[in-house]
Amino acid sequence: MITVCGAGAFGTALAVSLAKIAPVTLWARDAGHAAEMRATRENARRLPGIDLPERITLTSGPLAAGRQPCLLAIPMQKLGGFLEDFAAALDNRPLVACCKGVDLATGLGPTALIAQACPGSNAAILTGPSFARDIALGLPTALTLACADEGTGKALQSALTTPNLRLYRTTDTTGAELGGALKNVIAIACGAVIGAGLGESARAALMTRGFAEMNRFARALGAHPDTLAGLSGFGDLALTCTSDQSRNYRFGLSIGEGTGFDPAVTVEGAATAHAVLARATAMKIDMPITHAVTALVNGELRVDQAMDMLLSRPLKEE
Ligand SMILES: NC(=O)C1=CN([C@@H]2O[C@H](COP(=O)(O)OP(=O)(O)OC[C@H]3O[C@@H](n4cnc5c(N)ncnc54)[C@H](OP(=O)(O)O)[C@@H]3O)[C@@H](O)[C@H]2O)C=CC1
Ligand SMILES: O=C(CO)COP(=O)(O)O
Repeated sequence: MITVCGAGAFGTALAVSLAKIAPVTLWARDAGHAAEMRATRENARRLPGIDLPERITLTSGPLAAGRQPCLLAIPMQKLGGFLEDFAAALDNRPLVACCKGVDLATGLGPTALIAQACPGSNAAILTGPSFARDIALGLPTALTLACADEGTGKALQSALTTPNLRLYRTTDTTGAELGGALKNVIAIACGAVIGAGLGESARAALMTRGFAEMNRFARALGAHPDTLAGLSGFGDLALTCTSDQSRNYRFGLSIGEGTGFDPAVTVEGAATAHAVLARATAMKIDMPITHAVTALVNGELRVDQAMDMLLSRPLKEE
């Protein structure tokens, strides 16, 4: 039995794919939402049009303790509160974060937050290029499963691989989670330049220099460069910066176009940009694109001004 906490688009998609290999419990925070999904066998609020197999049990309320893996598909800025509320039931089992970002309140990534709240658990992260709908439709997907404890990582890799979800393994949790967090910031920048009509060449420049910036920050925090070059870094950057299925990219588009954006949509890159910039400033790491994105999100700069700021920096070696 695998438990997935968080009945958003991603948690639901993972539950649908995992149900091909094991019984799954999908936990929603709202009892009404769980009841609705139980009755209709569909998550109409977050992932409409996808049938929920009978092998998925829909629950809400208290979580049962246990030894089986639990996936946490909770938005990054809500993960700390969720862990506080449910630490007793979650501790002492493998916990797999399925979120992308850096916690604004603490500056920590998902596995560090888990380790703090549930010290008896082996924290892992599942991340990489995948849109929830693709996974739920059974389309081929490859992700990174990172766990500092190699034995737990191997067990999770084999327990969570499904016919359409191929997992690669690493012990570099820092690299895996920073790749997923930082690519969202760059995706906002890419959406903004496309929305403002600044062209595909500008997007390619941002993706490339964004990747350099991701590497600079992640390596300073101890990540392995190979991890950043893999699915959770380069792979997810390529997907998120080029597809309007991405909410971060669409948020950037709305900034560039000067149109509104629904604040209820999960956009992890905005808070992450602020958290990363604070850490980078303290550590004297140069993060010009992240800096520009925070200024855009705060409404302090327009896209053309942000681009001028990036283009007029002192010339340097690549
Ligand atoms: N969607 C995608 O394609 C992918 C998403 N991800 C990552 O997955 C994570 C979740 O995103 P996604 O599922 O898409 O987001 P959604 O916006 O679809 O859903 C968010 C879910 O989190 C729940 N939630 C919100 N606040 C809390 C809380 N305080 N406690 C418990 N549950 C809460 C929401 O509940 P409610 O409905 O009641 O508000 C909802 O079920 C993000 O970090 C994202 O980056 C990763 C890869 C792909
Ligand atoms: O992380 C994702 C794809 O890998 C989903 O991206 P968004 O959160 O921008 O929709």
